[in-house]
Amino acid sequence: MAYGDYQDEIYMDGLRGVVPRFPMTYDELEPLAQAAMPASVRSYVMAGAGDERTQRANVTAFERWGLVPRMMVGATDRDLSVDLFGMRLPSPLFMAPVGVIGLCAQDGHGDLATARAAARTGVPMVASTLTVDPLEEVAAEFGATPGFFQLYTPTDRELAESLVHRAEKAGFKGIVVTLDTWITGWRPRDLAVSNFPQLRGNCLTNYTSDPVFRARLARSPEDDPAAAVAEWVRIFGNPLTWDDLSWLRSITDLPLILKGICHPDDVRRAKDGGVDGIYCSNHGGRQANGGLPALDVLPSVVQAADGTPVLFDSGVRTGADIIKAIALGASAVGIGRPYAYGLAYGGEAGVVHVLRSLLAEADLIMAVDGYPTLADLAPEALRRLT
Ligand SMILES: Cc1cc2nc3c(=O)[nH]c(=O)nc-3n(C[C@H](O)[C@H](O)[C@H](O)COP(=O)(O)O)c2cc1C
Ligand SMILES: CC(C)CC(=O)C(=O)O
Repeated sequence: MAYGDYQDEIYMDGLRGVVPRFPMTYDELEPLAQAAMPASVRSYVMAGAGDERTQRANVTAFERWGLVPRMMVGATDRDLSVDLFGMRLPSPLFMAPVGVIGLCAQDGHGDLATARAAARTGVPMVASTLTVDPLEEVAAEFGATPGFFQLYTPTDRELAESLVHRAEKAGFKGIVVTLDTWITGWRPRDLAVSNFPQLRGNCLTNYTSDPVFRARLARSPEDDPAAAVAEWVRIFGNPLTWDDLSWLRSITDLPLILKGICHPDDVRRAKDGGVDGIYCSNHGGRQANGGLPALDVLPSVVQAADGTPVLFDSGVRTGADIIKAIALGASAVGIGRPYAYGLAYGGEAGVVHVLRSLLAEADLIMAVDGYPTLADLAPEALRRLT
């Protein structure tokens, strides 16, 4: 089945008098999802760093590129599949790690709903260290879709190793180490409601369920939750340096991917350290304001990666954005807020709708514009507007 068939399904439903349950664009979904969320979760998901210029620029950067259509290539069958770390994925789309995503669902189990949406669509989920349900339970919902585990590397190395080994045992297929969030950026929306203390208690599950973490506490997290939170705060932020890379590389044989890389020299150092993938992202503009849009640094990252897969996120809102990122050299393209909002508005079905809509749009653009495979989306397919 082609991804574009989702369009036919919606039209056929219309003929039967069934109106679409979900908004058809990100711009419509965003305010509806925000209205459906409790205030603290809403400000947390919406939050960008500073006055959020970089967050907005991530999105508008895509408008400066335009696709050039090609005719009479007979793009009746499209192939959106990609090879990534030895796996054949049906499309380049993936769900970026969103910590505490569990809380975006009405029942508080949004991690499980997202994992089920991954199983239903074949779109991989990168599960954050900060899942609300334990990583083992999240992985159990992936079905045949590969999942990735995102590591916030605690200062306690033994705990970091324990988290990674649990992820391996649970069946995750790669480890994504996030480098840009050892400290949280200046986020006025969260500061205005003193948000993080409210959320902290919900992002400890993978720590309180870990034998190494538990062994560090004088009393169990059940008996003394405040001490567990204090210990989490103490060990969470780890300003990793390149000297730590050989240790990170040594603790897993799974594909190792570094998230937050935006500079070509950092790409080269990562490659020298033996990573399998580079993840170009500015954390959706949540960490440092004043930065370049992530899309604008993607080409130099791809060039330096020189064949090493480059995952990309930050600002992707449409199927056209996916196509543009691929044409600029991304191997796989991630979304954060779009699926978080799909979850908040419509639970698992909302996530599935967001993923299927993005893929349908991407597929139909490839059909109309005459690019039957992702390999056809060479940089010449795009033109930069002046
Ligand atoms: C609410 C929220 C929580 C996030 N939590 C994490 C996280 O736990 N780990 C991580 O590496 N990135 C995290 N991110 C960043 C995303 O992985 C991704 O880089 C970003 O959302 C992409 O930008 P977009 O939201 O514009 O699609 C989070 C993003 C959001 C919106
Ligand atoms: C608790 C935060 C550090 C999770 C995160 O990565 C984010 O909010 O962007």
